Amino acid sequence: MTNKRIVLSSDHAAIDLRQAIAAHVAAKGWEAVDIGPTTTESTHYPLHGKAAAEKVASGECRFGIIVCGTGQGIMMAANKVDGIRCGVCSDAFSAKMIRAHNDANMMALGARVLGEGLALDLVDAFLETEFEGGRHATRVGMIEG
Ligand SMILES: O=C(CO)[C@H](O)[C@H](O)COP(=O)(O)O
Repeated sequence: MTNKRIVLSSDHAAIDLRQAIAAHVAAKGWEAVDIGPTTTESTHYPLHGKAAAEKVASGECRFGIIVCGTGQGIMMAANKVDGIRCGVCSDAFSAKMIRAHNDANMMALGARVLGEGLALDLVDAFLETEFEGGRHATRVGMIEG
């Protein structure tokens, strides 16, 4: 894979977890493109989900990992950007399957839901799983319309 950039963003609820994920993926050989924010001042997750999604949709980054309190709101914002397939994960099976069957290019996590250890395991499951193609490619194409 030539593009080894992963964009990371979050809202104020997930600064520490996002920074831990950035360090984790960098240690695994990815280039972490951490677009913040850097303070815990209250902010608006749609802004950060959209900003990360645009970097994936443009091809600047191969994957995006986005974090808010639950992962849900920032996932909804990311999925509004054309070409983005983002799922919220709280278990390793789902983190693998959104890659294997859904060719997800972004994953959302909830910093108020997950401990750091589990979150990093989910990141690994997501990044280490390849899309299976075949019948799943047909279905992913149907999502894109
Ligand atoms: O999880 C989230 C969105 O899905 C947000 O992180 C959460 O709504 C922020 O809440 P607050 O402003 O009370 O910190």
